[in-house]
Amino acid sequence: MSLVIGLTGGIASGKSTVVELFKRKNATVVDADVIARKVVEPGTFAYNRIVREFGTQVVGADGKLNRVQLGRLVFQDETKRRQLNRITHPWIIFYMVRDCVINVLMGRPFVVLDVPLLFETKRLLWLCSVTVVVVCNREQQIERLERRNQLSQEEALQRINSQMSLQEKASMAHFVLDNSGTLTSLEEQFEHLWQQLQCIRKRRLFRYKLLGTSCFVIGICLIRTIFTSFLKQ
Ligand SMILES: CC(C)(COP(=O)(O)OP(=O)(O)OC[C@H]1O[C@@H](n2cnc3c(N)ncnc32)[C@H](O)[C@@H]1O)[C@@H](O)C(=O)NCCC(=O)NCCS
Ligand SMILES: Nc1ncnc2c1ncn2[C@@H]1O[C@H](COP(=O)(O)OP(=O)(O)OP(=O)(O)O)[C@@H](O)[C@H]1O
Repeated sequence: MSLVIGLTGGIASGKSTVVELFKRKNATVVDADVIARKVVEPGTFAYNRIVREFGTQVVGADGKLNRVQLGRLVFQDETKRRQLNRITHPWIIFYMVRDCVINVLMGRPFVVLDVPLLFETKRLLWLCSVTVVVVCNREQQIERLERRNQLSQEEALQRINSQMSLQEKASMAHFVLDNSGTLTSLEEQFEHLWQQLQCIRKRRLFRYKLLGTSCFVIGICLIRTIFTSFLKQ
């Protein structure tokens, strides 16, 4: 039996850092950002539509999408961002559901869906038994984003403001990891979370076993009743 965990947070709040901690525990990770890159590879339906609607200015010399240029366009213009989401999200959702179902059917104990926009789009929430949000304070988020993506403060703020606030996300999640401190502090919180997730999975496993055994016993009793009443006739 699998426990499907929806992992989300803000841009540069620390999701990928938490994903590495999940991987250390041998959890399976399905990453929406990785899928989002695959669905726009040259020749795909989404790629062709993006080039048609946004123009060749978003295509690099190698024929692939120029993500820096496309990012600049969509994070400063909500209409363009919605347009890009309309093209890419149905494909991202399709492959996320597919990969999640495959891993569940393979009996992976913990399947983590790393989805930055889990609460914004809500279209993958139905798959998740548990949701975890990684937050950090705003100043750190800006600083980490500027440093990692080499953005100006204005560009970093545009990206942060294009998403639901971290407070709102935290209020919607089952568990919150606060990544405002050191990596050691994050790891400590993660260990505690991991213990809780293991307990949740064990409880579910027990309930499913109980349900399975009850169904089996009821089935046997039913067959016995039908059989004995048939013999009496
Ligand atoms: C805009 C694009 C080209 C920028 O590419 P880039 O390589 O610079 O960033 P990357 O893809 O690694 O995303 C980094 C982070 O940006 C944020 N982000 C990405 N797309 C969006 C969006 N449409 N709205 C809000 N935030 C977004 C997420 O927090 C994500 O983790 C790219 O993010 C994209 O194609 N976005 C549309 C698909 C999408 O929604 N992806 C998010 C997965 S649900
Ligand atoms: N506790 C921490 N202390 C210092 N730096 C950190 C900490 N946590 C993460 N970082 C750094 O902050 C940056 C953003 O972290 P990370 O890539 O994990 O965020 P993310 O939520 O996955 O971002 P995105 O969704 O935008 O890809 C990275 O460069 C990472 O090394």
